[in-house]
Parts: sequence; C-alpha cells; structure tokens
Amino acid sequence: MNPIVLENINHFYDGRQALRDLSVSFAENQCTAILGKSGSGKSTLLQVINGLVKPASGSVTLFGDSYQEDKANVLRQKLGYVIQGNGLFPHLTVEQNISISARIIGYNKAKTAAQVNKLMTLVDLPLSYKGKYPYELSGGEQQRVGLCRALFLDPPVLLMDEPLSALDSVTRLEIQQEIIKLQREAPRTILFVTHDMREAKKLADRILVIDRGSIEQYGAAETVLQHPATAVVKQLFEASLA
Ligand SMILES: Nc1ncnc2c1ncn2[C@@H]1O[C@H](COP(=O)(O)OP(=O)(O)OP(=O)(O)O)[C@@H](O)[C@H]1O
Repeated sequence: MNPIVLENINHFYDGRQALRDLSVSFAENQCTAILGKSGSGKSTLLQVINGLVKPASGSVTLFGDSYQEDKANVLRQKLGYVIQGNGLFPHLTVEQNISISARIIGYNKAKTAAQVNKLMTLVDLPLSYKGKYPYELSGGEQQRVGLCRALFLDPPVLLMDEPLSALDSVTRLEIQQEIIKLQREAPRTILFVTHDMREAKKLADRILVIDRGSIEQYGAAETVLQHPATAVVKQLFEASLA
C-alpha cells in the first residue's frame, strides 16, 4: 500500500485554480523531489497532503485513511513538515522548539530529552545549543533545528518545502549529506520541493514535475532527468542548470 495517495485533486484560491485534477501516489520510503516553476502549485500540494489545505475536490489517503474520518490529528503525527525559513518559534529555545509536540504524545521529561539529544546529534547540532534561541543561530543551524522538530515524533513521512533554498552552498551540501544519512539509517517517505536540479539528482529516487497545477512528468529520477517528457520539463531543467 502506498502511504500517500491523491486522487483527482482540484484546488482554487480566489477562483484561480492552483491544483488541477491531480492524481499521484508516493511509495513507502522513497524520496521524491517536486519541481516546477514558481506558482505551479508545489507548496499547495504539500499542504493538501498535510491537511493544512482542504482541496475543493478529490481525495487524500494517508496510510489508508482520509482526513474526513475524524483522524486528522493522528494522521498529522505521521507527517513531519519542514518549511522554507524553518518556521521556528522565536520565543522558544532550541530544545523547546524541537520538542513542541512532546505533549501531544505524552512523552515524559526523560524521553523528551533523550529524543532531543538523539536528533541534535544526528544533524550535527552541538547539544550546548539546547538553551539558545533561534536568533542566536545561523540560518543553517536554524534549518537543522526545523528538521529535528519535524522528526521529533519519528514520522514515517517527511514533507519539506524548499528546506535549503535560503542557505549558502556549503551549508546546503552539509544538510543534503545529513538527509542522505538519515534516509540510509532510518528510511522514510520523503517529498521535498526544490528549484535545484542538482539537489533533486542527489537526493531523490523519483522526480515529480508539476506545471500550472497538473503533473507534467513523474518517474524515476534518472529517467526523468535523462528523458524530459515535455518542453516544459526540458525548459525547467535547462533553466535550473544554467
Ligand atoms: N494562501 C493563498 N492565497 C491565495 N493564493 C494562493 C495562496 N497560496 C498560493 N496561492 C496561489 O496559488 C498558486 C500556487 O501556489 P504555490 O505556493 O502552491 O506554488 P509553488 O509552486 O509552491 O510556488 P513557489 O515555487 O513560488 O513557492 C500561485 O498562483 C499562488 O499565487
């Protein structure tokens, strides 16, 4: 069973169509890069999957369940979500940011601390940063904290919306390596939005290209990169590598 299945999704903002009869499913433990021009619907697609956006029509099935069945909270716990610019709470410390969902699941102090330590170590954040506030961290460190927060409940699905786009190329490379390491040690289903073809090539098993809310091409990363199916995909790849 594929953990994420979308069928005939349509969504509109102020009458403008953002997703257009989109049907797609994502296989367990595969990493998919979502590519497309600005405004093509990539973020909306992730938000439909995590239940932040309720589509005008169509169905979203996660692990065999839909959001309609009063299971939204349980479903959301299966999804880690990392956004561009990290979305950390400025008034909370690194430790508090990472463990914000501890209460939902009823972790005690010891379990919470152990999970924070484990995740910070995994992404190479010094444990001495636990008491720091986001403004005291660099952009790359903040992004790592965002990643730890998304992974706190050990979700089987990780959704990342341009997690590395604001970072310098060295930090970007480091966090890409950490994502690869994470995926090797504890594979999960990852969907990440990126504008960077090299990043897609490095991290993704599969590539999904969307344009004006519809799927332009979806397949194994190598196949899509070597054989762009349409002029839109070709143009996107050329622009990204220029
Ligand atoms: N909250 C909103 N209210 C109104 N329109 C929106 C909203 N969110 C997105 N849109 C519009 O829906 C379309 C798809 O937006 P979306 O953010 O999903 O695209 P995207 O591919 O992620 O873009 P980008 O690469 O620039 O982040 C765009 O035309 C956008 O302007």
